[in-house]
Amino acid sequence: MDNLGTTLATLRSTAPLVQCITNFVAMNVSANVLLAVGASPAMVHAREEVAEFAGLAQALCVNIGTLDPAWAEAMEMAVQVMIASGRPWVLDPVGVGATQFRRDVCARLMALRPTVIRGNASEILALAGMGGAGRGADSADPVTAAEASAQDLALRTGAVVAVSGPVDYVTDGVQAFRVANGDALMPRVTALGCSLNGAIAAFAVGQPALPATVAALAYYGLAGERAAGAAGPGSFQVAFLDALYSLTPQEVTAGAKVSRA
Ligand SMILES: Nc1ncnc2c1ncn2[C@@H]1O[C@H](COP(=O)(O)OP(=O)(O)OP(=O)(O)O)[C@@H](O)[C@H]1O
Ligand SMILES: Cc1ncsc1CCO
Ligand SMILES: [Mg+2]
Repeated sequence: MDNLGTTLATLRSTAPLVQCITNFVAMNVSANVLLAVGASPAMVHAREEVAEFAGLAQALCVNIGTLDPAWAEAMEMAVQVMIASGRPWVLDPVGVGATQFRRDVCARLMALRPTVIRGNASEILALAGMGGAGRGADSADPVTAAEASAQDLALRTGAVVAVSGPVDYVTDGVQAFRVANGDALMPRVTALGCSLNGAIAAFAVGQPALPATVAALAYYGLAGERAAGAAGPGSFQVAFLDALYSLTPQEVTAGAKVSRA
C-alpha cells in the first residue's frame, strides 16, 4: 500500500466530527487522541439525543468497555443513523469473551454491519466464537492465533477486521495486511486500543475502509515508536500524544511497516 500518509492529510484538512459512545476509562484518552490526530471528538450517548447527534457526526465509534443496557440501546440508535446515511462506524468489542451480556450486545451490533471491527486477539477470537483467553480488557492470545477468526468475521459481517498487537493484522476477508509499527509500552497504557478505534473512524471518513484502517494503524504505531524511550507508561502517554500531533503525512508514508499477509 502506497502513500498511506495522504489519508492523514485528508483527515487533517477536514477535521471530521467523530461521535464516540465509549467507556468511562477511555473517554478522556480518546478525546485527546482524536484532537491530537486532527479530528473533533464528541462523547454523546444519552438515548434522548444520541440519534440526533449522529445526524451531525461524520463517523461513529462504539465501544462496549463499560456497558449498560441504556448504552446498548443508544449504540443501536446511533448506528442506525450512520447506516442510513452511509457513514462509517467502528466497533470495539472490549472484553466480549468475558460475559453473556457483552456477547449478546455484540451479536446485535454485528448484525448492523460495522464498517470496521478492531479488537485485540482475545476479543476477535471471542467475537468469532472461537474462545479467546482474555479475562477482561487485555489480550492473552497472540495476533496470529486470531487471523483466521478475523478473516471469518470479515466475510460474515462485511466489516474490515483489525487485530491489534505487536504486529497488527487487517483484513476485509479477501486481502490482508500486517502492520509492524508500535512499541511494547502501548498496551501498558489503558485505553490506547479504545482510542485507536476513534482514530480509525476518523481515517475512514470518505475513504475506503481497508486502506484507511491500515493507514490509521501504521500512523498510531509510528507515534508509539516516536514516544519510545519514555521512562514508563506515564510519560509514554504524554509523549505518544505529542507524537500523534507532530507526525507528518510524509513521515507516515516513509515509516509505515506494512506488508501483504
Ligand atoms: N507488544 C506490542 N508492541 C508494539 N505495539 C503494540 C503491542 N501491543 C499493542 N500494540 C499497539 O498498541 C495499540 C493498542 O492495541 P492493544 O492491542 O493494546 O489494544 P487493546 O487491548 O484493545 O487496548 P485497550 O483495551 O487497553 O484500549 C495498537 O496500535 C497496537 O498495534
Ligand atoms: C480497563 C477497562 N475496563 C473496562 S473498559 C477498560 C479500558 C480498556 O479497554
Ligand atoms: Mg481494547
